[in-house]
Amino acid sequence: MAPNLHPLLNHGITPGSPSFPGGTLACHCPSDPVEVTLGSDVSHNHACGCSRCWKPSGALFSVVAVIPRDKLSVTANPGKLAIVDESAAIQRHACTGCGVHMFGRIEKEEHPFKGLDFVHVELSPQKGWQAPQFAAFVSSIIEQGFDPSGMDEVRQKLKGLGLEPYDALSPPLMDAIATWTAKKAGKL
Ligand SMILES: N[C@@H](CCC(=O)N[C@@H](CS)C(=O)NCC(=O)O)C(=O)O
Ligand SMILES: [Zn+2]
Ligand SMILES: [Zn+2]
Repeated sequence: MAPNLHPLLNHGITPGSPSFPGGTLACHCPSDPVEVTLGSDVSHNHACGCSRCWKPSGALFSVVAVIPRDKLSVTANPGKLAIVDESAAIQRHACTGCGVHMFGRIEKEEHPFKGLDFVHVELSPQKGWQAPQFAAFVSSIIEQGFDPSGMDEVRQKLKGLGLEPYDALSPPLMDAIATWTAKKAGKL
């Protein structure tokens, strides 16, 4: 059986629309869903295999993107949200009704991604969001019980979709983190 990467990836990737204006996200609750409004398209959209990012049931990967925090607002039922793990760098605000993560926020003052929120565009009824660009933390799926002998197939499938697989973030994002660290240390 082919590995279930993610519903947005299993049958080919739909390209995004140029100058997409943003839209809304809704959790999975059948009544009183939490709604988040995004005032622009997302960027750095990618598949993430880590254990912390929210995934639809049965999927090996999350699909997660970033957006400046000033473009994000909770527009319905904010009282249902709670932070999953206060000690994590990314404070993931999940719906206490259905478990879906509505946004992840960097609150730490000193962090290369400070000012950015993490979101899952599959929660949106609108179409045209930036398509996934790469796959991050691919080896991390093993930590969640995926058979290591299936990793070649997973990486081949990702490459076939045009998603280069990485075991951390993509080189441009790793470079951005390293540049931030070097500047902080006075080495750049
Ligand atoms: N192997 C670990 C990797 C976790 C990890 O480092 N995740 C990345 C990508 S989302 C991260 O930046 N995490 C920060 C956080 O979760 O706060 C796992 O699967 O749990
Ligand atoms: Zn919910
Ligand atoms: Zn992740």
